[in-house]
Amino acid sequence: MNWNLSPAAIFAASPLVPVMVIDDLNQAVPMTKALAAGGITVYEVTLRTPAALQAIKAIREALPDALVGAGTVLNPQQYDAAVEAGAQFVISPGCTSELLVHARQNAVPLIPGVATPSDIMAAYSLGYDHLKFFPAEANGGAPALKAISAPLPQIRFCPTGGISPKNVHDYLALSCVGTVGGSWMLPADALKQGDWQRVTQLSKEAVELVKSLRR
Ligand SMILES: O=C(O)C(=O)C[C@H](O)[C@H](O)COP(=O)(O)O
Repeated sequence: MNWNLSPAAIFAASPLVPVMVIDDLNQAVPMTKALAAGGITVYEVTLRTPAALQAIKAIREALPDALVGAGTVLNPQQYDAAVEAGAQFVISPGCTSELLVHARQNAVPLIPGVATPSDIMAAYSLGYDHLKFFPAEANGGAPALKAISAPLPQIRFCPTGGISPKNVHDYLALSCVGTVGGSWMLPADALKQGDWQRVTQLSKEAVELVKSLRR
């Protein structure tokens, strides 16, 4: 890999990565600032909405110190578009060989999604050792990740999908978990109302909780 940033550095930068779905471009910067005010420093903007690429660009411009990634990247074309928009890392829900091969040849790191030992083996054989375990809870949660990772102790994971303050401790108790992803600090009703204070408060609580569990 000849990446300009290591996935290890991304995992180390924050024990928590908020998963952002931005419907309204005007919300991109206030939403990120609300997360930042709660102590969050790394962001995943999912390419699930038409506003996502412009949102990444706007966030990079408004918060130059933020580490901003693109999520829900499904193919090389979306990888390139995300990088063009300013994404500093890329996350995918799965691990097609097309995407794995493409990202290896480029400068921006990819954290591919895996759900099975075969996925992990496919990604690892191409040099990927920082992976997203997705969808974490639906795949059996922390017990499943513990079992899956046992024969592959060199891999670090970012479990995502169904993680909340209720179960995050189960994941952070595992040595294979480097960071966790989730959207619980961005509840739909708060976003609808533009209630940024609530987002900041939930972010603060999330950061405190995750840091206390990582100690
Ligand atoms: O679209 C992607 O590539 C994703 O990353 C999916 C997200 O990881 C989950 O949607 C977040 O899960 P929740 O925290 O349960 O909301």
